[in-house]
Amino acid sequence: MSRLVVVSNRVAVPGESRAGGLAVGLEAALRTHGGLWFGWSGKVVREDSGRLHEQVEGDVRYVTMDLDRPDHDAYYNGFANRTLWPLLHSRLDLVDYARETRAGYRRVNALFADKLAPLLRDSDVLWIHDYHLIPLAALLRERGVGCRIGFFLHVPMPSADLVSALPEHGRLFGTLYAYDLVGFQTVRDADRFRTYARIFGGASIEADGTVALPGGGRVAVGAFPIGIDTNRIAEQSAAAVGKPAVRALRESLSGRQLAIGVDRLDYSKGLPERFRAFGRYIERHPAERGRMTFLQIAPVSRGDVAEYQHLRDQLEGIAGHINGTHAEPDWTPLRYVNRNFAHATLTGFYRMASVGLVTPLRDGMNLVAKEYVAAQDPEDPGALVLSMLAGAAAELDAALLVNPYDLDGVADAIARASAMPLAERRDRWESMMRPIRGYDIHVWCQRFLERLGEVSV
Ligand SMILES: O=P(O)(O)OC[C@H]1O[C@H](O[C@H]2O[C@H](CO)[C@@H](O)[C@H](O)[C@H]2O)[C@H](O)[C@@H](O)[C@@H]1O
Ligand SMILES: O=c1ccn([C@@H]2O[C@H](COP(=O)(O)OP(=O)(O)O)[C@@H](O)[C@H]2O)c(=O)[nH]1
Repeated sequence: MSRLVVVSNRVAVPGESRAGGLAVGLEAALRTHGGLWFGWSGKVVREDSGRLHEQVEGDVRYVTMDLDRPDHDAYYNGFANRTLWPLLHSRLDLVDYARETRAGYRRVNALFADKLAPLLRDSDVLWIHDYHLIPLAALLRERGVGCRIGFFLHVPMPSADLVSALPEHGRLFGTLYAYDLVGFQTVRDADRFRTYARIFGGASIEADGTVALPGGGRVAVGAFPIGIDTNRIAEQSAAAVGKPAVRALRESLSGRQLAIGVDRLDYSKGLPERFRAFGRYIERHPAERGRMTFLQIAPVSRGDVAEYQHLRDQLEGIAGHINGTHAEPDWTPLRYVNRNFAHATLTGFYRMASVGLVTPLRDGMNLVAKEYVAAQDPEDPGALVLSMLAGAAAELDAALLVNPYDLDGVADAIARASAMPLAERRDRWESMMRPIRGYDIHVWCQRFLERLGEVSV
């Protein structure tokens, strides 16, 4: 059997817990498969990017690479998170383009290729992840790497018109044609990529969706919605009831209902809109006043990037305003916590919450939506309010789907979720659990790798 080599910017090395769906998902996939996981070490060093660290646990070998400050600033804080991230989340207003950071992104991708190429064998199957590493396959091919290479984009693929706003977009997005298989979260993302390849790459699309390029190259394309470790989350959440943090939260509620949101502090997650919608819920449903507490967990993310600092300031203002306007001496409507929690604790929080609030403005998938559902008590499940603009909405259409920009609509969905009869909650929960059980993280991994194995190279 071929060895699996996974490459991603973020690596969940043993002992490190960091929020982010990619790391959570790949950790589960590699635990079952074994293989090599290569990526950034998470360390920014004084000088000389490229020092490698190695660690082995079970069947997984982790090789990670340090980056120095200029490389990290240009590649991660710069081009990846100030240019590509907003572009791919349809926030052209936030795109900051600079030739310097673009050069840094390419330089760091070339460094990944230099360090990784010697570790590879022709019999390996290589799986590269996300927008940080789009050109990596092309750079590895230049270094003589001949194994099968697949790519998975965890974030949305926007329309060709939007992508074309990026200067010299073809030089970057054209490197996707160096992969044998390119995977997306949803059918619509995959279709948008095909349209892009048709318009800007002169490609034709074959009956099975493969992109055929004028020069003779072919790229298989598919939708592989990422899943969660469903059984593990269900077990963890049932066991979490006795955890001190979970018990303390329950006691602090004094019998009130809990609504929960869990997101990295990121502008794509629609947190200002969600906070305002919760304020609107209190105003539009006065009879419910004081019956629900909303807990928003939002660990700080990409804190060196200006837009993220601004968001943090903005949220502090809105949270203060909502509590200042609506709180009572014995009720704080909104609890806003900037801490990262261990997965096992989070699942206990999810299970306690009768309402899950997942309202991103744009999201590749959103694993929290699936985790919230999987963590529920099947006898008395909570209700999920879910943005129709999250990738997860394609599978979880039995959630209360909302447009996150429609604050009154979100407010009314919160009221409906909190009053939903048990029979309806059970029906909706069963419907949502079908794809969550049937297409879990193991199936996701298996389907992608099967497809990559079938592609003729
Ligand atoms: O690595 P960070 O900069 O700290 O950010 C965390 C991750 O955020 C993004 O996650 C995406 O992947 C999830 C799993 O497929 C998906 O559910 C979510 O919608 C995406 O936003 C990012 O794409 C990852 O690369 C980051 O590691
Ligand atoms: O305090 C926290 C907050 C989030 N997460 C995890 O981070 C992931 C977030 O993934 P999602 O796909 O929802 O969004 P992303 O952050 O990747 O954009 C989920 O598995 C969460 O359980 C966590 O472990 N601790």
